[in-house]
Amino acid sequence: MLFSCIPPWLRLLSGYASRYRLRVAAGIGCSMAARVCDLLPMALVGLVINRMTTGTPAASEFVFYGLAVFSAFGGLAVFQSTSDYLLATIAQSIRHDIRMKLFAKILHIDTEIIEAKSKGDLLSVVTNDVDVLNGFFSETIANIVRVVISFAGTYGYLFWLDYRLALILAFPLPLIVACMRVFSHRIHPQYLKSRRAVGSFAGILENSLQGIPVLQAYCAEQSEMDRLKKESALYRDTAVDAAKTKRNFIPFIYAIAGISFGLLIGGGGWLTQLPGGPDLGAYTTFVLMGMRLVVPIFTLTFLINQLQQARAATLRVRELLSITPRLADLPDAMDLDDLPETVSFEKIRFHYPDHPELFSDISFTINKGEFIGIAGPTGAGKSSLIKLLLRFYGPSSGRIAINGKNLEELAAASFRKHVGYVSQHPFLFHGTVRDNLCLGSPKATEEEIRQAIRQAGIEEMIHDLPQGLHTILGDQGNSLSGGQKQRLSLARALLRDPEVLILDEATSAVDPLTESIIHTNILNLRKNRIIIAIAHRLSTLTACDRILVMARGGIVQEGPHQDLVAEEGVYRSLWHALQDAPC
Ligand SMILES: Nc1ncnc2c1ncn2[C@@H]1O[C@H](COP(=O)(O)OP(=O)(O)OP(=O)(O)O)[C@@H](O)[C@H]1O
Repeated sequence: MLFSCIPPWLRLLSGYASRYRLRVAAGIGCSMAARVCDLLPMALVGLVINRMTTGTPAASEFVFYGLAVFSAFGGLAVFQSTSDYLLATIAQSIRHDIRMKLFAKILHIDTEIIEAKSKGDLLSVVTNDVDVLNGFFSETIANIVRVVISFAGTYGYLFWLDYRLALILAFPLPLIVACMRVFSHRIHPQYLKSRRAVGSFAGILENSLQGIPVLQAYCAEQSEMDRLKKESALYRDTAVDAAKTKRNFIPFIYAIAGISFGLLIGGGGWLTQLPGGPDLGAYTTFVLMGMRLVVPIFTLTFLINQLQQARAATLRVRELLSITPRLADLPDAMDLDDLPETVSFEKIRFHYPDHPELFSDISFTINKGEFIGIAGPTGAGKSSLIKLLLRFYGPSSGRIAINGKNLEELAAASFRKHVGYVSQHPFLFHGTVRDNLCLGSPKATEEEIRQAIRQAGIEEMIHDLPQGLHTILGDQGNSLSGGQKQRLSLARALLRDPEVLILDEATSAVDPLTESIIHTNILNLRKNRIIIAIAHRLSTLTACDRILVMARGGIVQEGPHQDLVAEEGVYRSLWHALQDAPC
């Protein structure tokens, strides 16, 4: 019942905190104890004044009060530091947990969704928004405890001390509650907008950083600056709007606190003069503690700010976590028990989201031992066909079957572990050459690594690197040439010793001599494997058993190179265009 009253964003955060509930309870407990120790000296001041105005206290009583105040400060030091430490370490652990959960989610989201999202925005959720949540756990919780305990503790004690003065002090409080509601209502959408603006800015920044050489080459630095300036200004403006809302709220708080305190000093002082009114000690304690009561009221502005920022950040985290991958494994997904022997596309239709149909009816089968080429003009859909096979995207109708089993009913990893894939734009990770090679084969032996390097023709290249296999490649392997990157990616695929080898323009940036050596090596591997190679340089496909020729809409021709060259059609046109092309 109580749980259902908690807003969903707080429920999500409390779910993460529940793993550390004992430490959270200890942190909050210490914070409460610290607040008690903080307030104790002021209560003691009232007692001392009363003792002095009503008699002649002995020296030992002053020693007692002195020691009590000292102990209260000692307690404050111990409890406050313990509470800060506990809450800060819990916040770090929760930040780590949320980050890992987000990253795991991103790693398993459909390629289709990832390709449509801004990488910088994703990055900003995993870093900036999660950092805001770290602040929530390390500071906001402690502040809430501080405000609640200071307020409830102080007011409770004051009420017990003299209810008349307490009522005077509390008179304007309902106004504060009303103000808080208005403030919180106004500032939430501004913070949400501001968090989104951070994400959008990060998206453009990430994109610009990757394209700096292109920007420089095209002298487009200024236009890029303008684009970034626009996004940064949007972020600035939303943050300024939030600051304005806060500025408008603060005078109200000051006014209400002023009314409260003025009433206490004036009205309370007058009451103290009346017969049977509060004594001087109580009045002094009220004045001192009343100041302390005002502090939490001011802290409220800051607190609502923090809460609304955390709320906006949690909404973005929740948005990302709630993405349901369309192509995720079914709950009863089967494993592909046998090695892949046949790959069939059966009446496949496909379109990218919000795009016209790319394939209307594609059917073909590839058997073990076959080396299949895919050719066709740019944009015909060759790479898209492979993306379907790797289940990065799903067909709109028809089915892809591996050994007769529907790919969508299989656990994706049970098929992918048999695949070696060299994509059209090879991607290398920050790390050593060896790390990159062993990405899909962490248990590869030195001999296996050497063999893959040999087959991909990169022995000399690795030999020339300063630390050989242990040379660190920068971001995306930028220290290598395009052809070197391609061959390294090929070696990575070959190292898996895959039953299905997919080469999407895998050697397009390699010189013809090296390319022909690599292709001879690959041809020697065809036994017991399915090899699919996409190429524009048709000379690399001449040894294929069959070539599927694609044009927009589907497969328009199919057969070995000699037959395709002999017949009228797309393939012959492409072949002749290549032969006639000026060298
Ligand atoms: N993620 C995507 N979203 C929308 N459309 C896409 C996406 N990826 C590719 N396309 C479009 O699908 C069509 C086929 O692209 P694909 O990359 O499969 O062609 P291709 O035959 O491999 O081309 P190339 O020979 O130039 O590599 C193109 O018109 C392309 O613009």
